[in-house]
Amino acid sequence: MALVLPVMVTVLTPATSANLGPGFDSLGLALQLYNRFEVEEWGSDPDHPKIEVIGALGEGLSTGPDNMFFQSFMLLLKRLQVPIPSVRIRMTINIPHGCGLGSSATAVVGGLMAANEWVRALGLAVPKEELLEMAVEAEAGNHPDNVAPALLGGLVATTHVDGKIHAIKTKFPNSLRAVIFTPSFPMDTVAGRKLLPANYPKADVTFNTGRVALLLTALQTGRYELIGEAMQDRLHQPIVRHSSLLCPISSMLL
Ligand SMILES: Nc1ncnc2c1ncn2[C@@H]1O[C@H](COP(=O)(O)OP(=O)(O)OP(=O)(O)O)[C@@H](O)[C@H]1O
Ligand SMILES: N[C@@H](CCO)C(=O)O
Repeated sequence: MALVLPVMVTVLTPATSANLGPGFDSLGLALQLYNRFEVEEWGSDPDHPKIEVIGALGEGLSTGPDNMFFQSFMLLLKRLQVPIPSVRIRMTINIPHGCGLGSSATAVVGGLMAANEWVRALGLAVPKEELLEMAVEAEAGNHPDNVAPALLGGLVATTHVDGKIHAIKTKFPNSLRAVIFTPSFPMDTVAGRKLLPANYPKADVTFNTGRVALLLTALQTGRYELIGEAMQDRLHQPIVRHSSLLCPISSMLL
């Protein structure tokens, strides 16, 4: 029996909120808002995919070969030494980019997932742990707290241990809803990181470690009245709050 590669793969990847509360670089939550990526065989030039963007929120995203979804799609195929097919990609964009909702993570994870489904019939599909390692490499900054929940869904705790990424999905109560305030202008997260100090006072570190513990425990035990306090942070939110460069209205929200 001949193995047939799929004619079309569709992937939905969720928006994510990283740096959740006190969980700087470590806690991320998937949201029920999705970008949709469809890939199908088309044309005869593997180096130049036809990329269509649907939705006003996708304005400004590249439709050239440097498109992040396409780059991630190729990344896995190249690693598996599978020939790159000539494709058409349709991206339906429902998540604003550059606004802290993990738009690039949807493209990175979407591309890897689509490629993984593309090769599944060949018996070459790789486990999610491997996709996660590749997604973190592909996502600027090398932090897993957007790509891990984009890949696994739900609330995900992440960290590096001896160079290996650990990402554990934990239960998030169905009864809680996220309300997102996102600016109508882009925020530069790379510029924001440069404002962070190299060292922190011990009191700020223990403030955060205590609140990470409180947040996770409050979610697991139903002590929702503690969540407001447990979401407080001293490692990055105070910098955002005081930086008009990042978000002039954030001081009203945090
Ligand atoms: N949905 C998408 N599809 C393809 N490429 C994308 C998408 N979203 C972002 N990118 C690309 O990812 C890179 C980083 O974009 P950007 O800074 O807007 O990231 P972001 O993930 O939206 O930001 P944030 O970290 O604030 O959520 C840019 O090259 C951008 O074109
Ligand atoms: N923790 C990451 C989230 C974005 O991937 C950061 O602050 O850069």
